[in-house]
Amino acid sequence: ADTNNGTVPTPLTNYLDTQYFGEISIGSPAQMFNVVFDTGSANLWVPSQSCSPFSTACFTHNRYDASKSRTYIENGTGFSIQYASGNVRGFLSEDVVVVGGIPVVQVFAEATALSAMPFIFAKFDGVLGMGYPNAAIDGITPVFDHIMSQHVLKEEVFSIYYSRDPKRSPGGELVLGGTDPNYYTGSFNYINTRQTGKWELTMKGVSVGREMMFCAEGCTAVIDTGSSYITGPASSVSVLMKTIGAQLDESGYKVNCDTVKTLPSVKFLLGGQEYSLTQEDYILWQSQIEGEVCTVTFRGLDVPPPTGPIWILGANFIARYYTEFDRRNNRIGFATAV
Ligand SMILES: COCCCC[C@@](O)(c1ccccc1-c1ccccc1)[C@@H]1CCCN(C(=O)[C@H]2C[C@@H](N)[C@@H](O)C2)C1
Repeated sequence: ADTNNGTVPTPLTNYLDTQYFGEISIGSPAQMFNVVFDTGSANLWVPSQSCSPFSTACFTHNRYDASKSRTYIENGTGFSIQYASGNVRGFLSEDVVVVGGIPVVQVFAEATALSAMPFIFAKFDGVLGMGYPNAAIDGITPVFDHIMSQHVLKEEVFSIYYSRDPKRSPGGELVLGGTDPNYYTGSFNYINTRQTGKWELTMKGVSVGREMMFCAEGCTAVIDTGSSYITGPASSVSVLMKTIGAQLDESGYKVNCDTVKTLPSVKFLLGGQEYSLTQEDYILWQSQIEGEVCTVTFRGLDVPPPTGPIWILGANFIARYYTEFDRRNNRIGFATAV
């Protein structure tokens, strides 16, 4: 592929509009892995060849084999990371990691234990954190920071496109060092991050239809490429769901599919602009055995203070608004995705 400003775009796979991931390599010769590029975390981990045979989630994914890499550097420090649901334990290793055609010598974690939930459902192997260094466990320098220090990027930014339609190819795209005009229209609107060190913004309100219902006093919005959905404080989301007539069942909020066209838009007020999601942006239509099921891609999640209360804007938001993450100016840019 042609290299513009020293990098090649990384095509992403879109699995059912809920999991987006792309390929990287680790080791020499290259061992390939599918990873989620996750702005909500800052470490790289992949399953390890030495994972326990009882860890099903480990065994059903590609595993890194240090003994097969001539550039492997031993470390061995313990590692564990806890997600909103699911946890990963293992140890640190170092090797050549290639992302978007750029090689870096990277400390990463070999996962020897992956919680079955939710990783048995993962169509990807691991996670590549695109967050800031101070969010990195064990003080490990993140991949993008190593890339920036090589001064090969035209700009110290990375951009993410997530397709909305699983059948559309590519399912998405990561660009290191710039943006891809093929996937957005119009100009970018930039908002400074709240405090350098996290990909989060101050949000000024959440409106349903024309009425501002939440966050009128201001709140935090995390722009998280590693989240499938939008999450908000459980109380706010439950009021929002009641407003649109959604019922909560064991796998999330559902609406009756033939009411979908009457649902109101939900608008997020960021940096003086309203970012609107229409019902087609926030409803996931799935044809299942019992017929059409319409899932609302909002979840309640209470994050305790001081971090919370927060709203997390994930893949369904990014699919509508092409997102540029700017490390040089500590800001996030949104443009209308095409
Ligand atoms: C857009 O593609 C998203 C990938 C799917 C994310 C996810 O839906 C998932 C689904 C199935 C199997 C594993 C995982 C998954 C689990 C952990 C890490 C990465 C992916 C996560 C489910 C649990 C809540 N959640 C997060 O906390 C995420 C929030 C994020 N910041 C991460 O750190 C963890 C999202």
